[in-house]
Amino acid sequence: MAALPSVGGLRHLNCFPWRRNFRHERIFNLPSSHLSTVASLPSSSSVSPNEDSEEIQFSTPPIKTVMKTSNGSINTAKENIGAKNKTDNDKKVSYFPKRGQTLELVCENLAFKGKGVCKVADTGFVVMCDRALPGERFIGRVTRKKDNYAEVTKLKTITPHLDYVEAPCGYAAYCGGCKTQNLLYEAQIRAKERQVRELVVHVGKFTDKDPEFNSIMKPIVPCDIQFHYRNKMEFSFGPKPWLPPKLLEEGYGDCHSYALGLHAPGFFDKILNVHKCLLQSEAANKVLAAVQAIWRDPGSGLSPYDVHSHTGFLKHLMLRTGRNVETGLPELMVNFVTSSYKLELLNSIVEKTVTIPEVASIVNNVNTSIGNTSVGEVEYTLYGKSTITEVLRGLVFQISANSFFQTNTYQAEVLYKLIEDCACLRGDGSEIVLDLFCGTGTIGLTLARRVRCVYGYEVVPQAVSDACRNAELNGIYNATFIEGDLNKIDEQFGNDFPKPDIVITDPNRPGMHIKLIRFLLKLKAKRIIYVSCNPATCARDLDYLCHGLPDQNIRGVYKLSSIQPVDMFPHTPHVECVCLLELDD
Ligand SMILES: C[S@@+](CC[C@H](N)C(=O)[O-])C[C@H]1O[C@@H](n2cnc3c(N)ncnc32)[C@H](O)[C@@H]1O
Repeated sequence: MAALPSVGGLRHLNCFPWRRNFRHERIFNLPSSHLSTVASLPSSSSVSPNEDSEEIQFSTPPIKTVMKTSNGSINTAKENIGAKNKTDNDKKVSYFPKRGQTLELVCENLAFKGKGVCKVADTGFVVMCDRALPGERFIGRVTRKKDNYAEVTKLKTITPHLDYVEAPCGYAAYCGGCKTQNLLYEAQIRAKERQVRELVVHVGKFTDKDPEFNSIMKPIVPCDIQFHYRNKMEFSFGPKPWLPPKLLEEGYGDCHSYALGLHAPGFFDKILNVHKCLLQSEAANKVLAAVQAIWRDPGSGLSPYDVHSHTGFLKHLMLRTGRNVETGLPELMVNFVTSSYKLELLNSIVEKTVTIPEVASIVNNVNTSIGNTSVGEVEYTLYGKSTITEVLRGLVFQISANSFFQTNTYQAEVLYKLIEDCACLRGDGSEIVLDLFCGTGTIGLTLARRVRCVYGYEVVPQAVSDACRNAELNGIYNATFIEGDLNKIDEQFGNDFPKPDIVITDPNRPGMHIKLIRFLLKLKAKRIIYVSCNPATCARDLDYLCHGLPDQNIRGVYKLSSIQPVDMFPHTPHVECVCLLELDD
């Protein structure tokens, strides 16, 4: 095992030859034709730390739409549009609902960020609505106009969606985390599977008319555990609790003066007070409740950080749940992110927290910047260990406060088994594996004992050192982890490792940079296993790897052998995919 290169105990990003001469290139846009991608703001929900930026709208048959006119009467859409005898495309161009206009709509499907996709009758015009669910008929008001679609806010449900269930969590209707808790789980995964399929066809440009397509596109793997599956949650502190206007109008003021909880969907500065989250472990809920009970005590001297005035002390409470390797019981890391180092202020809250038996580590990340991230410039261990452990596919991993680790450990076992199946190892230990975007090295390390060697690339220095430590902890000595930015590779990239038999690539939401795609097309490894948390950018990259970039005279050299959607995050819009690409020779 080795980390390359190490300079005076620190690895410097710019000491890599392949990072020289970097020119910023625009990361590609998705096609905007038949199935168009529309930009959206990054989510500020604390539940999804890697939230990014794509939403997809689907082209599905038009539905009957009724619009309310300014005098309050309801007319059919056709009358208002007056575009009966134009072609579909002309109609789309000529029709645009007005801001404030009300529409009667039926939700047809869920888009990438869980927004309901609807179409205005006869026009094909796409309207997106947060928290509208497939089959639901509702009245929506146009709130935002984008280039080629509009957003509406749901005013009233006329008939509920087809698979309505009571949401077990009282916060589900408002919090940014679980958007689909009141959709039957089977319907949630059906919608995710359909979403992946449509993206692969429309963005990836693979034809579903091909009889082979159905064997390539595998049915989604559901998650057997639909609650308490998250091993990491980040709650934010704020000066004022947020409640949706509807509840405020109904007189539901929050009796608390400060807020500790999750962000209102789309807002970095509005925090919904949360005392319990059904996605995290019971032990983590004990800690949350304990902190909620004590931190507002006027005698404690604690104050929440205000993102506008940049005053106050407590920024975030991050809770990570791992497993004690000896006992198999949960062990917890509590991470207080603060704006300054004032240990004495944390004393009372730490004293209370350590009484919870599962707590194995309490750390303090001090982040003095005005930004709202949870990674501190300095980290102090206030109690117990500085890391917690977790077991994945028989290996032990040490997790520090800021390292990436798959957030659903249970389903990560399933995911990694699927990756291993795709690797189709010969069994003679001869393969060379390149693990791109390797995080703490988990994928490569779970394969390492059965291959010749693993090379992992990762941009976060702490994740690289965790990967090295994890290799050592598990007695693995054929894995090399290299720190570097895969968006900034140059012609030298590839000189530091032998030609791999298998490339595993697991980028975060923006997908792979075009430079990396070009590199992979030149490298021509036998297999690429593309693991993705964003089916839109994944479909785009599959298109490039299989069909090439004709405008740049680059030929695609892979054939798509399988796409396996996996539900890692029930009740959220997220869907993971494991795709196998084989060299097409
Ligand atoms: C989805 S995670 C996958 C981690 C790992 N494969 C796993 O399963 O635990 C993506 C990883 O890519 C890293 N990353 C993001 N952008 C990167 C870049 N430009 N170059 C290298 N690594 C990057 C992130 O820090 C993160 O660890």
